[in-house]
Amino acid sequence: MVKIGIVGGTGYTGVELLRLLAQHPQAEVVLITSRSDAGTRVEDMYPNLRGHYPDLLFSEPNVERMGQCDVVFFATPHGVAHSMAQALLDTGTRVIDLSADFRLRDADEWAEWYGQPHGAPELLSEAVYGLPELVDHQRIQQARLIAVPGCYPTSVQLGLAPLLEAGWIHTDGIIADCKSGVSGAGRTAKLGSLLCEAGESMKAYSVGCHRHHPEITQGLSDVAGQAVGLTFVPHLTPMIRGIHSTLYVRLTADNLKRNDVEIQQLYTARYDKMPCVDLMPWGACPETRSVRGSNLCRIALHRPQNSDLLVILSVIDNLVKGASGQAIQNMNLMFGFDESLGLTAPGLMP
Ligand SMILES: NC(=O)C1=CN([C@@H]2O[C@H](COP(=O)(O)OP(=O)(O)OC[C@H]3O[C@@H](n4cnc5c(N)ncnc54)[C@H](OP(=O)(O)O)[C@@H]3O)[C@@H](O)[C@H]2O)C=CC1
Ligand SMILES: CC(=O)N[C@@H](CCC(=O)OP(=O)(O)O)C(=O)O
Repeated sequence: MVKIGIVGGTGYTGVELLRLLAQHPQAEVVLITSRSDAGTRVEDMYPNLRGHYPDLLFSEPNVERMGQCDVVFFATPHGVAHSMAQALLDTGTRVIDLSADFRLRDADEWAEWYGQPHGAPELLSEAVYGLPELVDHQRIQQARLIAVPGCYPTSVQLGLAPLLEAGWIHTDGIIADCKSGVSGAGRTAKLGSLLCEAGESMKAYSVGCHRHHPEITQGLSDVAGQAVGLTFVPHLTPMIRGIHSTLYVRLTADNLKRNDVEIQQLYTARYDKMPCVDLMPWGACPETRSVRGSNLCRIALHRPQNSDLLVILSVIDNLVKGASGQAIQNMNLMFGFDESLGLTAPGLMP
């Protein structure tokens, strides 16, 4: 059994880790932290977990105790993993960070987007970006420190990677029009997350200046082998979970002759035997509710009016494939298990 610690257990990604790990045959959660709820029983705070963690209480973060775990997940705000990761790695404990602390390779770029100096630049060179469908599994297996991708970056990169890798589309003028549920904003009380503010309404936010922009372009440029030009517009929608990304790209002149079957085949081959990507039939419209609670990214391809424009639809559950499920997928690879062990439950319909 893998002995697991979780820092930041009272947030939405923390409780989602607990929900998923409760069904994992090789996982034992031995420690979970919260400063404000230290001493509270996990099952008292989250009744959905009753019977699964009878002896687990939230405790104050303590690096010495965390260092007795095989792996520690950070489900904390940005900057927290910076302050504890090195000490944990020194004890031999591996770290899987759900925050953005180690996602950008450049410490100055991170400081610019996150508004604070990078707290552990010396660890950046060894951090592995944990998007298992696009990263060499051997790198994840050997990693001591995993940076779990953000939710929007997961859906956008998985939707675009095959076409960019193949070089079939223009690398500039890419548009990612993305919609998120409100749980993406976390559990901490915020005016914009109130039912009366977010319900029965939809709005764009951080247009052209969202902190996921550099993360997405870093990943897309890696797969394209050159810089990409991206317009990314996130929207808040009145649902609890889910991300729906509508991606617009243009075929290059050399590839205009490609037909629907060839383009679909490109994706089929790229995601062959990848259990956490589900490619739907050409022209389908995936629904966020179909991946609710599951670790799947569901993708479908369209070519309206048979022009040079392709539309790719990519949906995930922000808390699962966009955070905690993907974190466990990485843990599975790190500890030599099947990558989807404990993660095969289908989505919740309706
Ligand atoms: N929500 C989502 O859809 C996604 C979130 N993420 C990222 O995952 C991380 C967690 O997100 P989410 O669960 O929504 O966050 P929440 O705000 O809901 O929860 C944060 C947790 O971190 C703990 N915490 C806060 N400050 C500290 C600190 N200084 N030291 C130790 N623990 C601390 C809190 O407990 P306490 O203060 O009691 O210690 C709480 O348990 C964030 O970085 C987020 O950006 C990534 C992808 C998707
Ligand atoms: C709806 C909403 O507010 N979503 C969050 C993104 C989700 C998130 O937590 O971002 P990280 O993965 O980088 O941590 C936002 O736009 O800031």
